[in-house]
Amino acid sequence: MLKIFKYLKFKEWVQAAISLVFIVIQVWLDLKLPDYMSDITRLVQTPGSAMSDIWEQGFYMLLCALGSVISAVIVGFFAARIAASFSQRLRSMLFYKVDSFSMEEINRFSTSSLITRSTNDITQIQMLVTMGLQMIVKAPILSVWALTKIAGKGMEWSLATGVAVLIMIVIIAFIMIFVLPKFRKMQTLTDNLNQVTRENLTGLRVVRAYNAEAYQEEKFEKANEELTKTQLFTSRGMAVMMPMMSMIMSGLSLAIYWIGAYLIQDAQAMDKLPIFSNMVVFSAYAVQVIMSFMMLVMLFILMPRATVSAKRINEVLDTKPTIISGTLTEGKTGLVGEVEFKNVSFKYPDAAEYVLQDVSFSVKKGETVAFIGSTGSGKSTLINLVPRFFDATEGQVLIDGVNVKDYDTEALYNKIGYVPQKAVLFRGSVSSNVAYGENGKETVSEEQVRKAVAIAQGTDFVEAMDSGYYADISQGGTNVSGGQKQRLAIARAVCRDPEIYIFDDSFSALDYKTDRVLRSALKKETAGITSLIVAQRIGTIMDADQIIVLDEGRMVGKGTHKELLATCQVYKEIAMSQLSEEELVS
Ligand SMILES: Nc1ncnc2c1ncn2[C@@H]1O[C@H](COP(=O)(O)OP(=O)(O)OP(=O)(O)O)[C@@H](O)[C@H]1O
Repeated sequence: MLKIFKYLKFKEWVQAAISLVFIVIQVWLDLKLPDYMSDITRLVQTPGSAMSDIWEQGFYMLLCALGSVISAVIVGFFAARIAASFSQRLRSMLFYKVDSFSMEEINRFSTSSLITRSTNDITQIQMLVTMGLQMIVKAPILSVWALTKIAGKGMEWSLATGVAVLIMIVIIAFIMIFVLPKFRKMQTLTDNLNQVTRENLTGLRVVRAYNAEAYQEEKFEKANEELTKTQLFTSRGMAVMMPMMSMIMSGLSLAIYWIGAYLIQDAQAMDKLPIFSNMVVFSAYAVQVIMSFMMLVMLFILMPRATVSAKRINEVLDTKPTIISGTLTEGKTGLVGEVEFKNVSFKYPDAAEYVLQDVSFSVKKGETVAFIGSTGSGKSTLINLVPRFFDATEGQVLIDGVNVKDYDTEALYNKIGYVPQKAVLFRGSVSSNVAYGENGKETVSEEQVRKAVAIAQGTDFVEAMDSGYYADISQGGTNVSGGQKQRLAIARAVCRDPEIYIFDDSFSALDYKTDRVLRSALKKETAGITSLIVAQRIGTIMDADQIIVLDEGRMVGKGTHKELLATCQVYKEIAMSQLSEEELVS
Protein backbone atom coordinates (compact mmCIF):
# COMPACT_ATOMS: atom_id res chain seq x y z
CA MET A 1 0.00 0.00 0.00
CA LEU A 2 2.69 2.47 1.06
CA LYS A 3 4.58 1.67 -2.13
CA ILE A 4 2.00 3.42 -4.24
CA PHE A 5 2.54 6.68 -2.36
CA LYS A 6 6.03 6.95 -3.79
CA TYR A 7 4.27 8.32 -6.87
CA LEU A 8 3.06 11.35 -4.88
CA LYS A 9 4.83 14.55 -5.92
CA PHE A 10 6.72 16.87 -3.59
CA LYS A 11 3.94 19.45 -3.99
CA GLU A 12 1.37 16.92 -2.81
CA TRP A 13 3.49 15.98 0.20
CA VAL A 14 3.64 19.69 1.07
CA GLN A 15 -0.14 19.94 0.76
CA ALA A 16 -0.46 16.85 2.97
CA ALA A 17 1.85 18.46 5.52
CA ILE A 18 -0.27 21.65 5.50
CA SER A 19 -3.37 19.47 5.99
CA LEU A 20 -1.65 17.81 8.91
CA VAL A 21 -1.11 21.18 10.59
CA PHE A 22 -4.79 22.02 10.16
CA ILE A 23 -5.84 18.61 11.45
CA VAL A 24 -3.80 19.19 14.60
CA ILE A 25 -5.39 22.66 14.94
CA GLN A 26 -8.81 21.13 14.49
CA VAL A 27 -8.22 18.43 17.10
CA TRP A 28 -6.84 21.05 19.51
CA LEU A 29 -9.90 23.24 19.01
CA ASP A 30 -12.28 20.28 19.39
CA LEU A 31 -10.59 19.28 22.61
CA LYS A 32 -10.60 22.83 23.88
CA LEU A 33 -14.40 22.97 23.79
CA PRO A 34 -14.98 20.81 26.90
CA ASP A 35 -12.62 23.09 28.87
CA TYR A 36 -14.87 26.09 28.19
CA MET A 37 -17.87 23.93 28.89
CA SER A 38 -16.39 23.07 32.26
CA ASP A 39 -15.80 26.78 32.95
CA ILE A 40 -19.37 27.63 32.08
CA THR A 41 -20.66 24.83 34.33
CA ARG A 42 -18.47 26.11 37.13
CA LEU A 43 -19.62 29.72 36.59
CA VAL A 44 -23.28 28.75 36.47
CA GLN A 45 -22.97 26.84 39.75
CA THR A 46 -20.91 29.52 41.50
CA PRO A 47 -23.13 32.07 43.25
CA GLY A 48 -22.43 35.64 42.22
CA SER A 49 -20.92 34.84 38.80
CA ALA A 50 -21.28 37.65 36.29
CA MET A 51 -23.40 36.92 33.21
CA SER A 52 -20.73 38.59 31.05
CA ASP A 53 -18.17 35.93 32.16
CA ILE A 54 -20.47 33.16 31.00
CA TRP A 55 -21.02 34.96 27.71
CA GLU A 56 -17.28 35.33 27.31
CA GLN A 57 -16.69 31.58 27.71
CA GLY A 58 -19.59 30.94 25.33
CA PHE A 59 -18.00 33.26 22.80
CA TYR A 60 -14.70 31.34 23.05
CA MET A 61 -16.61 28.12 22.51
CA LEU A 62 -18.17 29.59 19.39
CA LEU A 63 -14.77 30.69 18.12
CA CYS A 64 -13.38 27.20 18.69
CA ALA A 65 -16.28 25.61 16.83
CA LEU A 66 -15.87 28.06 13.96
CA GLY A 67 -12.10 27.51 13.83
CA SER A 68 -12.67 23.75 13.81
CA VAL A 69 -15.11 24.03 10.88
CA ILE A 70 -12.70 26.25 8.90
CA SER A 71 -9.83 23.80 9.55
CA ALA A 72 -12.00 20.88 8.45
CA VAL A 73 -12.90 22.70 5.22
CA ILE A 74 -9.24 23.46 4.48
CA VAL A 75 -8.23 19.84 5.16
CA GLY A 76 -11.09 18.59 2.98
CA PHE A 77 -10.04 20.93 0.18
CA PHE A 78 -6.42 19.78 0.25
CA ALA A 79 -7.36 16.12 0.58
CA ALA A 80 -9.62 16.35 -2.49
CA ARG A 81 -6.89 18.13 -4.46
CA ILE A 82 -4.21 15.62 -3.57
CA ALA A 83 -6.51 12.69 -4.28
CA ALA A 84 -7.64 14.07 -7.66
CA SER A 85 -4.18 14.93 -8.98
CA PHE A 86 -2.70 11.70 -7.61
CA SER A 87 -5.31 9.54 -9.31
CA GLN A 88 -4.92 11.51 -12.54
CA ARG A 89 -1.18 10.73 -12.45
CA LEU A 90 -1.79 7.06 -11.66
CA ARG A 91 -4.22 6.79 -14.59
CA SER A 92 -1.68 8.33 -16.98
CA MET A 93 1.11 6.13 -15.65
CA LEU A 94 -1.01 3.02 -16.12
CA PHE A 95 -1.96 4.09 -19.64
CA TYR A 96 1.67 4.67 -20.66
CA LYS A 97 2.78 1.47 -18.99
CA VAL A 98 0.13 -0.61 -20.76
CA ASP A 99 1.13 1.11 -24.00
CA SER A 100 4.66 -0.25 -23.53
CA PHE A 101 3.42 -3.81 -22.96
CA SER A 102 3.89 -6.56 -25.50
CA MET A 103 1.10 -9.00 -26.25
CA GLU A 104 2.53 -11.31 -23.59
CA GLU A 105 1.87 -8.87 -20.75
CA ILE A 106 -1.54 -7.84 -22.12
CA ASN A 107 -2.59 -11.48 -22.31
CA ARG A 108 -1.22 -12.14 -18.83
CA PHE A 109 -3.31 -9.40 -17.19
CA SER A 110 -6.28 -9.63 -19.61
CA THR A 111 -7.78 -6.54 -21.21
CA SER A 112 -10.76 -6.25 -18.87
CA SER A 113 -8.59 -6.50 -15.78
CA LEU A 114 -6.37 -3.73 -17.15
CA ILE A 115 -9.46 -1.57 -17.65
CA THR A 116 -10.70 -2.24 -14.08
CA ARG A 117 -7.24 -1.44 -12.74
CA SER A 118 -7.19 1.89 -14.59
CA THR A 119 -10.66 2.88 -13.42
CA ASN A 120 -12.23 1.17 -10.41
CA ASP A 121 -8.95 0.42 -8.60
CA ILE A 122 -7.79 4.00 -8.95
CA THR A 123 -11.15 5.21 -7.57
CA GLN A 124 -10.53 3.13 -4.44
CA ILE A 125 -7.17 4.83 -3.94
CA GLN A 126 -8.75 8.23 -4.57
CA MET A 127 -11.39 7.55 -1.92
CA LEU A 128 -8.79 6.42 0.57
CA VAL A 129 -6.68 9.54 0.05
CA THR A 130 -9.70 11.86 0.28
CA MET A 131 -11.12 10.38 3.47
CA GLY A 132 -8.12 8.58 4.84
CA LEU A 133 -5.83 11.59 4.97
CA GLN A 134 -8.16 13.13 7.53
CA MET A 135 -8.93 9.98 9.45
CA ILE A 136 -5.55 8.26 9.49
CA VAL A 137 -3.98 11.33 11.01
CA LYS A 138 -6.88 12.55 13.05
CA ALA A 139 -7.92 9.31 14.76
CA PRO A 140 -4.67 8.55 16.62
CA ILE A 141 -4.01 12.21 17.55
CA LEU A 142 -7.57 12.63 18.78
CA SER A 143 -7.64 9.43 20.80
CA VAL A 144 -4.24 9.95 22.48
CA TRP A 145 -4.87 13.63 23.17
CA ALA A 146 -8.36 12.99 24.54
CA LEU A 147 -7.06 10.14 26.72
CA THR A 148 -4.37 12.38 28.25
CA LYS A 149 -7.04 14.97 28.99
CA ILE A 150 -9.21 12.53 30.94
CA ALA A 151 -6.35 10.72 32.68
CA GLY A 152 -6.61 11.07 36.47
CA LYS A 153 -10.05 12.66 36.36
CA GLY A 154 -11.82 9.69 37.95
CA MET A 155 -11.06 5.98 38.32
CA GLU A 156 -14.62 4.80 37.78
CA TRP A 157 -15.12 6.84 34.61
CA SER A 158 -11.75 5.72 33.20
CA LEU A 159 -12.79 2.12 33.86
CA ALA A 160 -16.06 2.66 31.96
CA THR A 161 -14.18 4.23 29.06
CA GLY A 162 -11.70 1.32 29.13
CA VAL A 163 -14.55 -1.19 28.84
CA ALA A 164 -16.02 0.78 25.90
CA VAL A 165 -12.64 0.86 24.13
CA LEU A 166 -12.23 -2.88 24.72
CA ILE A 167 -15.60 -3.57 23.10
CA MET A 168 -14.53 -1.36 20.17
CA ILE A 169 -11.31 -3.33 19.77
CA VAL A 170 -13.30 -6.59 19.73
CA ILE A 171 -15.52 -5.13 16.99
CA ILE A 172 -12.50 -4.01 14.93
CA ALA A 173 -10.96 -7.48 15.31
CA PHE A 174 -14.25 -8.98 14.15
CA ILE A 175 -14.16 -6.77 11.03
CA MET A 176 -10.61 -7.80 10.30
CA ILE A 177 -11.31 -11.51 10.61
CA PHE A 178 -14.63 -11.75 8.79
CA VAL A 179 -15.11 -8.74 6.58
CA LEU A 180 -11.58 -7.96 5.30
CA PRO A 181 -11.19 -11.11 3.16
CA LYS A 182 -14.48 -10.25 1.45
CA PHE A 183 -13.25 -6.77 0.61
CA ARG A 184 -10.18 -8.33 -0.96
CA LYS A 185 -12.33 -10.63 -3.07
CA MET A 186 -14.46 -7.74 -4.32
CA GLN A 187 -11.89 -6.41 -6.83
CA THR A 188 -11.37 -9.80 -8.48
CA LEU A 189 -15.13 -10.24 -8.74
CA THR A 190 -15.42 -6.78 -10.34
CA ASP A 191 -12.80 -7.91 -12.88
CA ASN A 192 -14.83 -10.98 -13.59
CA LEU A 193 -18.03 -8.98 -14.09
CA ASN A 194 -16.25 -6.61 -16.48
CA GLN A 195 -14.90 -9.55 -18.43
CA VAL A 196 -18.36 -11.06 -18.94
CA THR A 197 -19.85 -7.66 -19.86
CA ARG A 198 -17.06 -6.95 -22.33
CA GLU A 199 -17.34 -10.36 -23.96
CA ASN A 200 -21.07 -9.93 -24.32
CA LEU A 201 -20.82 -6.45 -25.84
CA THR A 202 -18.08 -7.31 -28.34
CA GLY A 203 -19.86 -10.48 -29.43
CA LEU A 204 -23.38 -9.05 -29.34
CA ARG A 205 -24.17 -9.88 -32.95
CA VAL A 206 -23.20 -13.51 -32.53
CA VAL A 207 -25.10 -13.68 -29.25
CA ARG A 208 -28.25 -12.45 -31.03
CA ALA A 209 -27.79 -14.57 -34.14
CA TYR A 210 -27.38 -17.73 -32.08
CA ASN A 211 -30.18 -16.95 -29.62
CA ALA A 212 -27.56 -17.16 -26.91
CA GLU A 213 -28.97 -14.36 -24.76
CA ALA A 214 -30.08 -16.81 -22.10
CA TYR A 215 -26.65 -18.41 -21.98
CA GLN A 216 -24.90 -15.04 -21.75
CA GLU A 217 -27.40 -13.79 -19.17
CA GLU A 218 -26.75 -16.87 -17.07
CA LYS A 219 -22.99 -16.18 -17.20
CA PHE A 220 -23.62 -12.53 -16.31
CA GLU A 221 -26.04 -13.37 -13.52
CA LYS A 222 -23.51 -15.75 -11.98
CA ALA A 223 -20.80 -13.08 -11.95
CA ASN A 224 -23.30 -10.44 -10.81
CA GLU A 225 -24.69 -12.66 -8.07
CA GLU A 226 -21.23 -13.45 -6.72
CA LEU A 227 -20.30 -9.76 -6.55
CA THR A 228 -23.67 -8.81 -5.02
CA LYS A 229 -23.39 -11.53 -2.37
CA THR A 230 -19.95 -10.33 -1.36
CA GLN A 231 -21.09 -6.71 -1.34
CA LEU A 232 -24.14 -7.61 0.73
CA PHE A 233 -22.00 -9.47 3.23
CA THR A 234 -19.70 -6.50 3.73
CA SER A 235 -22.55 -3.97 3.74
CA ARG A 236 -24.49 -6.01 6.30
CA GLY A 237 -21.39 -6.22 8.43
CA MET A 238 -21.02 -2.46 8.25
CA ALA A 239 -24.74 -1.86 8.76
CA VAL A 240 -24.55 -3.69 12.08
CA MET A 241 -21.20 -2.20 12.99
CA MET A 242 -22.03 1.49 12.75
CA PRO A 243 -25.15 1.53 14.98
CA MET A 244 -23.22 -0.62 17.43
CA MET A 245 -20.53 2.03 17.56
CA SER A 246 -23.14 4.76 18.14
CA MET A 247 -24.71 2.63 20.83
CA ILE A 248 -21.38 2.25 22.59
CA MET A 249 -20.85 6.00 22.34
CA SER A 250 -24.26 6.81 23.86
CA GLY A 251 -23.89 3.96 26.36
CA LEU A 252 -20.59 5.38 27.55
CA SER A 253 -22.08 8.86 28.04
CA LEU A 254 -24.93 7.29 29.98
CA ALA A 255 -22.51 5.24 32.08
CA ILE A 256 -20.42 8.31 32.87
CA TYR A 257 -23.50 10.28 34.03
CA TRP A 258 -24.81 7.31 35.96
CA ILE A 259 -21.51 6.80 37.75
CA GLY A 260 -21.33 10.61 38.18
CA ALA A 261 -24.76 10.64 39.84
CA TYR A 262 -23.59 8.14 42.47
CA LEU A 263 -20.33 9.99 42.98
CA ILE A 264 -22.12 13.33 43.45
CA GLN A 265 -24.64 11.76 45.78
CA ASP A 266 -21.92 10.33 48.00
CA ALA A 267 -19.70 13.45 47.90
CA GLN A 268 -19.45 16.24 50.48
CA ALA A 269 -21.43 19.36 49.57
CA MET A 270 -18.37 21.36 48.56
CA ASP A 271 -17.02 18.50 46.34
CA LYS A 272 -20.27 18.10 44.42
CA LEU A 273 -19.63 20.96 42.03
CA PRO A 274 -16.09 19.93 40.93
CA ILE A 275 -17.31 16.34 40.40
CA PHE A 276 -20.22 17.58 38.31
CA SER A 277 -17.91 19.77 36.25
CA ASN A 278 -15.41 16.89 35.81
CA MET A 279 -18.25 14.62 34.72
CA VAL A 280 -19.40 16.99 31.98
CA VAL A 281 -15.83 17.41 30.70
CA PHE A 282 -15.05 13.71 30.98
CA SER A 283 -18.10 12.66 28.99
CA ALA A 284 -17.20 15.16 26.25
CA TYR A 285 -13.67 13.78 26.00
CA ALA A 286 -14.79 10.16 26.21
CA VAL A 287 -17.10 10.79 23.25
CA GLN A 288 -14.06 12.08 21.33
CA VAL A 289 -12.14 8.88 22.17
CA ILE A 290 -14.99 6.77 20.83
CA MET A 291 -15.25 9.05 17.78
CA SER A 292 -11.61 8.39 16.99
CA PHE A 293 -12.25 4.65 17.17
CA MET A 294 -15.21 5.07 14.86
CA MET A 295 -12.87 6.77 12.42
CA LEU A 296 -10.56 3.80 12.69
CA VAL A 297 -13.44 1.50 11.81
CA MET A 298 -14.15 3.64 8.75
CA LEU A 299 -10.50 3.28 7.84
CA PHE A 300 -10.74 -0.45 8.19
CA ILE A 301 -13.54 -0.34 5.66
CA LEU A 302 -11.61 1.77 3.17
CA MET A 303 -8.15 0.31 3.71
CA PRO A 304 -8.57 -3.31 2.62
CA ARG A 305 -10.12 -2.48 -0.73
CA ALA A 306 -7.62 0.28 -1.35
CA THR A 307 -4.75 -2.03 -0.34
CA VAL A 308 -5.88 -4.66 -2.82
CA SER A 309 -6.30 -1.95 -5.46
CA ALA A 310 -2.86 -0.49 -4.75
CA LYS A 311 -1.35 -3.97 -5.09
CA ARG A 312 -3.10 -4.47 -8.41
CA ILE A 313 -1.97 -1.06 -9.71
CA ASN A 314 1.60 -1.71 -8.53
CA GLU A 315 1.56 -5.09 -10.26
CA VAL A 316 1.01 -3.33 -13.57
CA LEU A 317 3.43 -0.48 -12.88
CA ASP A 318 6.17 -2.85 -11.72
CA THR A 319 5.86 -5.17 -14.69
CA LYS A 320 8.91 -5.01 -16.90
CA PRO A 321 7.87 -5.31 -20.55
CA THR A 322 9.44 -8.39 -22.11
CA ILE A 323 10.04 -6.43 -25.30
CA ILE A 324 12.89 -4.10 -24.46
CA SER A 325 13.94 -1.50 -26.99
CA GLY A 326 17.43 -1.75 -28.46
CA THR A 327 19.50 1.24 -29.50
CA LEU A 328 20.18 0.92 -33.22
CA THR A 329 18.22 3.10 -35.59
CA GLU A 330 19.75 1.91 -38.85
CA GLY A 331 20.48 -1.50 -40.35
CA LYS A 332 23.79 -2.56 -41.88
CA THR A 333 25.01 -0.09 -44.49
CA GLY A 334 23.79 -0.82 -47.97
CA LEU A 335 20.94 -3.06 -46.79
CA VAL A 336 17.34 -1.85 -47.02
CA GLY A 337 14.16 -3.90 -46.85
CA GLU A 338 15.92 -7.22 -46.24
CA VAL A 339 14.39 -9.77 -43.89
CA GLU A 340 16.04 -12.94 -42.69
CA PHE A 341 14.92 -15.71 -40.34
CA LYS A 342 17.81 -17.76 -38.97
CA ASN A 343 16.79 -21.08 -37.38
CA VAL A 344 13.83 -19.46 -35.66
CA SER A 345 11.79 -21.50 -33.17
CA PHE A 346 9.00 -20.08 -31.06
CA LYS A 347 6.64 -21.12 -28.32
CA TYR A 348 4.04 -18.91 -26.65
CA PRO A 349 4.73 -17.90 -23.04
CA ASP A 350 3.68 -20.69 -20.67
CA ALA A 351 2.94 -23.04 -23.57
CA ALA A 352 4.63 -26.43 -23.64
CA GLU A 353 4.72 -26.96 -27.41
CA TYR A 354 6.70 -25.06 -30.02
CA VAL A 355 4.47 -23.30 -32.57
CA LEU A 356 7.37 -22.68 -34.96
CA GLN A 357 10.39 -24.91 -35.37
CA ASP A 358 13.67 -24.14 -37.05
CA VAL A 359 12.38 -21.73 -39.69
CA SER A 360 15.04 -20.20 -41.97
CA PHE A 361 14.62 -18.04 -45.06
CA SER A 362 15.75 -14.70 -46.40
CA VAL A 363 14.03 -12.00 -48.44
CA LYS A 364 15.77 -9.41 -50.61
CA LYS A 365 14.71 -5.79 -51.08
CA GLY A 366 11.57 -5.47 -53.17
CA GLU A 367 10.75 -9.18 -53.11
CA THR A 368 7.34 -10.54 -52.20
CA VAL A 369 7.33 -13.55 -49.93
CA ALA A 370 4.12 -15.36 -49.19
CA PHE A 371 3.32 -17.77 -46.38
CA ILE A 372 0.72 -20.44 -46.80
CA GLY A 373 -0.36 -23.44 -44.80
CA SER A 374 -3.33 -24.93 -43.06
CA THR A 375 -5.14 -23.14 -40.23
CA GLY A 376 -3.03 -22.99 -37.11
CA SER A 377 0.19 -23.85 -38.95
CA GLY A 378 1.90 -20.78 -37.49
CA LYS A 379 1.76 -18.20 -40.32
CA SER A 380 0.55 -15.25 -38.24
CA THR A 381 2.86 -16.23 -35.41
CA LEU A 382 5.79 -16.17 -37.83
CA ILE A 383 5.19 -12.70 -39.19
CA ASN A 384 4.37 -11.34 -35.71
CA LEU A 385 8.02 -11.94 -34.86
CA VAL A 386 9.12 -9.27 -37.36
CA PRO A 387 7.51 -6.26 -35.55
CA ARG A 388 8.41 -7.94 -32.21
CA PHE A 389 4.86 -8.55 -31.00
CA PHE A 390 6.66 -11.53 -29.54
CA ASP A 391 10.37 -12.35 -29.58
CA ALA A 392 11.73 -15.55 -31.09
CA THR A 393 12.40 -18.20 -28.43
CA GLU A 394 15.40 -19.50 -30.36
CA GLY A 395 17.22 -18.24 -33.44
CA GLN A 396 17.28 -14.74 -34.89
CA VAL A 397 14.99 -12.48 -36.90
CA LEU A 398 17.04 -9.94 -38.85
CA ILE A 399 15.99 -6.79 -40.70
CA ASP A 400 18.66 -5.20 -42.91
CA GLY A 401 21.23 -7.51 -41.32
CA VAL A 402 20.45 -6.45 -37.74
CA ASN A 403 18.58 -8.51 -35.13
CA VAL A 404 15.17 -6.93 -34.52
CA LYS A 405 15.94 -7.01 -30.77
CA ASP A 406 18.83 -4.56 -31.31
CA TYR A 407 16.69 -1.89 -32.98
CA ASP A 408 15.22 1.01 -31.14
CA THR A 409 11.55 -0.06 -31.29
CA GLU A 410 10.43 3.24 -32.81
CA ALA A 411 13.03 2.91 -35.59
CA LEU A 412 11.95 -0.70 -36.12
CA TYR A 413 8.26 0.22 -36.45
CA ASN A 414 9.20 3.05 -38.85
CA LYS A 415 10.54 0.42 -41.22
CA ILE A 416 7.32 -1.60 -41.15
CA GLY A 417 3.83 -1.16 -42.60
CA TYR A 418 1.74 -3.75 -40.76
CA VAL A 419 -1.80 -4.73 -41.69
CA PRO A 420 -3.36 -7.13 -39.16
CA GLN A 421 -5.66 -10.07 -39.87
CA LYS A 422 -8.57 -8.15 -38.33
CA ALA A 423 -8.50 -4.56 -39.59
CA VAL A 424 -8.56 -1.98 -36.81
CA LEU A 425 -9.97 1.52 -37.28
CA PHE A 426 -10.04 4.28 -34.69
CA ARG A 427 -12.69 6.89 -34.01
CA GLY A 428 -11.99 9.89 -36.22
CA SER A 429 -12.14 10.48 -39.96
CA VAL A 430 -11.06 8.47 -43.01
CA SER A 431 -8.11 10.80 -43.31
CA SER A 432 -7.03 10.56 -39.66
CA ASN A 433 -7.18 6.78 -39.92
CA VAL A 434 -5.07 6.61 -43.06
CA ALA A 435 -2.51 9.19 -41.89
CA TYR A 436 -2.42 7.45 -38.51
CA GLY A 437 0.71 7.52 -36.32
CA GLU A 438 4.19 8.75 -37.11
CA ASN A 439 6.84 7.23 -39.30
CA GLY A 440 9.81 9.42 -38.44
CA LYS A 441 9.37 11.36 -41.68
CA GLU A 442 7.48 14.58 -42.33
CA THR A 443 3.74 14.70 -41.66
CA VAL A 444 1.54 13.07 -44.23
CA SER A 445 -0.04 15.40 -46.79
CA GLU A 446 -3.60 15.21 -48.07
CA GLU A 447 -2.19 14.19 -51.42
CA GLN A 448 -0.40 11.21 -49.88
CA VAL A 449 -3.62 10.10 -48.15
CA ARG A 450 -5.50 10.24 -51.45
CA LYS A 451 -2.77 8.28 -53.21
CA ALA A 452 -2.66 5.61 -50.50
CA VAL A 453 -6.44 5.22 -50.61
CA ALA A 454 -6.26 4.96 -54.41
CA ILE A 455 -3.63 2.20 -54.24
CA ALA A 456 -5.77 0.37 -51.69
CA GLN A 457 -8.70 0.63 -54.18
CA GLY A 458 -10.71 2.72 -51.74
CA THR A 459 -11.21 5.94 -53.75
CA ASP A 460 -14.71 5.04 -54.98
CA PHE A 461 -16.24 4.24 -51.65
CA VAL A 462 -14.42 7.01 -49.74
CA GLU A 463 -15.49 9.69 -52.22
CA ALA A 464 -19.05 8.36 -52.10
CA MET A 465 -19.13 8.92 -48.32
CA ASP A 466 -20.82 12.10 -47.09
CA SER A 467 -17.72 14.10 -46.29
CA GLY A 468 -15.28 12.07 -48.38
CA TYR A 469 -11.88 11.93 -46.74
CA TYR A 470 -13.28 13.74 -43.72
CA ALA A 471 -16.20 11.37 -43.25
CA ASP A 472 -16.61 10.13 -39.70
CA ILE A 473 -15.36 6.72 -38.76
CA SER A 474 -16.92 5.39 -35.60
CA GLN A 475 -15.04 3.49 -32.93
CA GLY A 476 -13.82 0.17 -34.32
CA GLY A 477 -14.93 1.24 -37.81
CA THR A 478 -18.45 -0.10 -37.34
CA ASN A 479 -19.87 2.25 -39.99
CA VAL A 480 -17.87 0.74 -42.88
CA SER A 481 -17.96 -2.77 -44.32
CA GLY A 482 -15.35 -5.44 -43.58
CA GLY A 483 -13.74 -5.07 -47.03
CA GLN A 484 -13.76 -1.26 -46.77
CA LYS A 485 -12.15 -1.52 -43.34
CA GLN A 486 -9.42 -3.73 -44.75
CA ARG A 487 -8.79 -1.33 -47.63
CA LEU A 488 -8.42 1.59 -45.23
CA ALA A 489 -6.06 -0.49 -43.09
CA ILE A 490 -4.00 -1.27 -46.19
CA ALA A 491 -4.05 2.43 -47.19
CA ARG A 492 -2.71 3.25 -43.71
CA ALA A 493 0.26 0.93 -44.26
CA VAL A 494 0.89 2.36 -47.75
CA CYS A 495 0.72 5.93 -46.43
CA ARG A 496 3.48 5.08 -43.98
CA ASP A 497 5.90 4.59 -46.84
CA PRO A 498 7.69 1.70 -45.12
CA GLU A 499 10.61 -0.53 -46.16
CA ILE A 500 8.66 -3.68 -45.47
CA TYR A 501 4.97 -4.49 -45.74
CA ILE A 502 3.46 -7.15 -43.55
CA PHE A 503 0.03 -8.31 -44.68
CA ASP A 504 -1.44 -10.83 -42.26
CA ASP A 505 -4.20 -12.36 -44.34
CA SER A 506 -5.23 -8.79 -45.11
CA PHE A 507 -6.81 -9.47 -48.48
CA SER A 508 -9.26 -12.11 -47.26
CA ALA A 509 -12.25 -9.73 -46.99
CA LEU A 510 -11.74 -8.47 -50.57
CA ASP A 511 -13.41 -9.96 -53.60
CA TYR A 512 -11.10 -11.71 -56.07
CA LYS A 513 -11.14 -8.81 -58.54
CA THR A 514 -10.33 -6.11 -55.96
CA ASP A 515 -7.69 -8.41 -54.47
CA ARG A 516 -5.98 -8.75 -57.89
CA VAL A 517 -6.24 -5.06 -58.83
CA LEU A 518 -5.05 -3.95 -55.40
CA ARG A 519 -2.00 -6.22 -55.50
CA SER A 520 -1.01 -5.13 -59.00
CA ALA A 521 -1.39 -1.43 -57.97
CA LEU A 522 0.73 -2.12 -54.91
CA LYS A 523 3.37 -3.82 -57.03
CA LYS A 524 3.46 -0.95 -59.50
CA GLU A 525 3.28 1.99 -57.10
CA THR A 526 5.40 0.60 -54.34
CA ALA A 527 8.09 -1.20 -56.28
CA GLY A 528 11.21 -1.74 -54.22
CA ILE A 529 9.28 -2.34 -51.00
CA THR A 530 9.55 -5.82 -49.54
CA SER A 531 6.27 -7.60 -48.83
CA LEU A 532 5.54 -10.43 -46.43
CA ILE A 533 2.09 -11.79 -47.14
CA VAL A 534 0.10 -14.39 -45.25
CA ALA A 535 -2.74 -15.69 -47.37
CA GLN A 536 -5.20 -18.53 -47.58
CA ARG A 537 -5.88 -18.11 -51.31
CA ILE A 538 -3.38 -19.50 -53.78
CA GLY A 539 -4.59 -16.83 -56.24
CA THR A 540 -3.32 -14.09 -53.95
CA ILE A 541 0.19 -15.46 -53.71
CA MET A 542 0.97 -17.41 -56.87
CA ASP A 543 2.91 -14.46 -58.34
CA ALA A 544 5.10 -14.10 -55.25
CA ASP A 545 8.87 -14.32 -55.72
CA GLN A 546 9.02 -16.89 -52.98
CA ILE A 547 6.35 -18.95 -51.25
CA ILE A 548 6.98 -20.59 -47.90
CA VAL A 549 4.77 -23.50 -46.97
CA LEU A 550 4.19 -24.17 -43.28
CA ASP A 551 2.83 -27.32 -41.76
CA GLU A 552 2.47 -27.61 -37.97
CA GLY A 553 5.08 -24.91 -37.46
CA ARG A 554 7.69 -26.45 -39.74
CA MET A 555 8.76 -25.19 -43.13
CA VAL A 556 7.88 -27.97 -45.57
CA GLY A 557 8.43 -26.09 -48.85
CA LYS A 558 10.11 -23.01 -50.26
CA GLY A 559 10.12 -21.77 -53.84
CA THR A 560 7.98 -20.28 -56.57
CA HIS A 561 4.46 -21.46 -57.35
CA LYS A 562 5.72 -23.66 -60.19
CA GLU A 563 8.59 -25.13 -58.21
CA LEU A 564 6.35 -25.95 -55.26
CA LEU A 565 3.74 -27.61 -57.46
CA ALA A 566 6.46 -29.96 -58.54
CA THR A 567 8.22 -30.48 -55.23
CA CYS A 568 5.89 -29.84 -52.29
CA GLN A 569 3.03 -32.24 -51.64
CA VAL A 570 1.34 -29.98 -49.02
CA TYR A 571 1.37 -27.02 -51.44
CA LYS A 572 0.09 -29.16 -54.27
CA GLU A 573 -2.83 -30.31 -52.14
CA ILE A 574 -3.74 -26.74 -51.21
CA ALA A 575 -3.42 -25.65 -54.86
CA MET A 576 -5.52 -28.53 -56.14
CA SER A 577 -8.26 -27.74 -53.65
CA GLN A 578 -8.48 -24.15 -54.94
CA LEU A 579 -7.49 -24.05 -58.63
CA SER A 580 -8.89 -25.73 -61.73
CA GLU A 581 -6.76 -28.09 -63.87
CA GLU A 582 -6.07 -25.31 -66.41
CA GLU A 583 -5.04 -22.82 -63.77
CA LEU A 584 -2.69 -25.38 -62.26
CA VAL A 585 -0.99 -26.07 -65.56
CA SER A 586 -0.78 -22.44 -66.75
N1 LIG B 1 -1.59 -15.87 -28.01
C1 LIG B 1 -1.45 -17.19 -28.15
N2 LIG B 1 -1.15 -17.95 -27.08
C2 LIG B 1 -0.99 -19.28 -27.18
N3 LIG B 1 -1.10 -19.96 -28.34
C3 LIG B 1 -1.39 -19.27 -29.45
C4 LIG B 1 -1.59 -17.85 -29.42
N4 LIG B 1 -1.88 -17.42 -30.67
C5 LIG B 1 -1.86 -18.53 -31.46
N5 LIG B 1 -1.57 -19.63 -30.73
C6 LIG B 1 -1.41 -21.00 -31.23
O1 LIG B 1 -0.36 -20.99 -32.17
C7 LIG B 1 -0.68 -21.82 -33.29
C8 LIG B 1 -0.45 -21.04 -34.58
O2 LIG B 1 -1.37 -19.98 -34.64
P1 LIG B 1 -1.33 -18.91 -35.82
O3 LIG B 1 -2.35 -17.88 -35.52
O4 LIG B 1 0.06 -18.47 -36.02
O5 LIG B 1 -1.76 -19.81 -37.05
P2 LIG B 1 -2.12 -19.37 -38.53
O6 LIG B 1 -1.38 -20.28 -39.41
O7 LIG B 1 -1.91 -17.92 -38.73
O8 LIG B 1 -3.65 -19.72 -38.55
P3 LIG B 1 -4.84 -19.00 -39.36
O9 LIG B 1 -4.59 -19.25 -40.80
O10 LIG B 1 -6.05 -19.73 -38.87
O11 LIG B 1 -4.81 -17.56 -38.99
C9 LIG B 1 -2.10 -22.28 -33.10
O12 LIG B 1 -2.06 -23.64 -32.68
C10 LIG B 1 -2.65 -21.42 -31.99
O13 LIG B 1 -3.49 -22.17 -31.15
